[in-house]
Amino acid sequence: MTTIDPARIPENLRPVIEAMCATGAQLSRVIARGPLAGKLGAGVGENSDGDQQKALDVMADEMFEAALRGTGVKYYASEEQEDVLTLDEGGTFALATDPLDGSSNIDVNVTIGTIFSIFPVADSATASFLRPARDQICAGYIAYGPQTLLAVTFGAGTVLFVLDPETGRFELAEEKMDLPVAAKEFSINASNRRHWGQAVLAYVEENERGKDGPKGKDMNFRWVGSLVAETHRILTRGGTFLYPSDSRKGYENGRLRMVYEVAPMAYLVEQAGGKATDGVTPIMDLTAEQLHERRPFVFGSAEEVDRITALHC
Ligand SMILES: O=P(O)(O)OC[C@H]1O[C@](O)(COP(=O)(O)O)[C@@H](O)[C@@H]1O
Ligand SMILES: [Mg+2]
Ligand SMILES: [Mg+2]
Repeated sequence: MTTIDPARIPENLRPVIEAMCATGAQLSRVIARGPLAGKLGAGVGENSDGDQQKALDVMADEMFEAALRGTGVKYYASEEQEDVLTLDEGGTFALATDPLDGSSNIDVNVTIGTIFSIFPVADSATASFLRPARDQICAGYIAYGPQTLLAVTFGAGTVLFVLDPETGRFELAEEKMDLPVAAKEFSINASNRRHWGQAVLAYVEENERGKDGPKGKDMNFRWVGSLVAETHRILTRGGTFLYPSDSRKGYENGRLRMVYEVAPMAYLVEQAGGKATDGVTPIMDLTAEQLHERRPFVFGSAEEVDRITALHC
């Protein structure tokens, strides 16, 4: 039995996407059991970036790595592993993943997710990932929330599937997601306000002034702390997300990782009609120089992202 309709997946990627979906469905069952499945949010170590690893981060990474063996993935890069792993010598794909995004929300029953990005293999492991984001041939996220969802693109729009818990299959929910051009909401971790640069501060102040400011309309504010949840909300009803660079040590390039957080979300957003930049330059035109590097990330409704770019220039 397959967990997703193979007819909706390009033929060469079917085993890879099937492995991602089957593992996502399995992980969704573990997450739904919460404390009954063990101490999923307990700290168990540190990843290469110095972030604390939770038990579920490590479990998710091990599950995806094991499931992707024999599916055509030659190189596997993960937030939870310092170096690229070779899974299948004869494979033709390089897959990068944030196996568990939003780890701070594990213990509080708020949406978390898995993000992935696929490139065709290049001459070496690093060359397969350190290349323009536009070289991606697939990107997706699985959101583990009230519903388990898969949003995926193969370069012809962003398609949404929902997991039917009764059958364990991902069923089509939306053929082509359409990110609204205008926004009524924005998202940024406001506790970092004193560290922001001028452009970001100006944008947030415009939003705060609402109807009485240059925008002429009120803007609502949201911050979940899970990139997957935030992206899904914005893809569904519009909005903007900013994790900019700021003056804190270690945040010169923001917080989010280019290869397995920023690039795949940018691809999904563009394919749904939205925009994604580092504040100025489209993410899809940028090339990662290191596997775990961070990038400032701004994305969402086209009108708003354009306004943020104008404030940066
Ligand atoms: O805690 P902050 O600074 O608000 O950062 C929140 C961001 O960090 C992340 O949790 C990072 O992801 P991980 O949980 O995979 O490390 C994003 O999902 C989220 O957007
Ligand atoms: Mg993450
Ligand atoms: Mg993570």
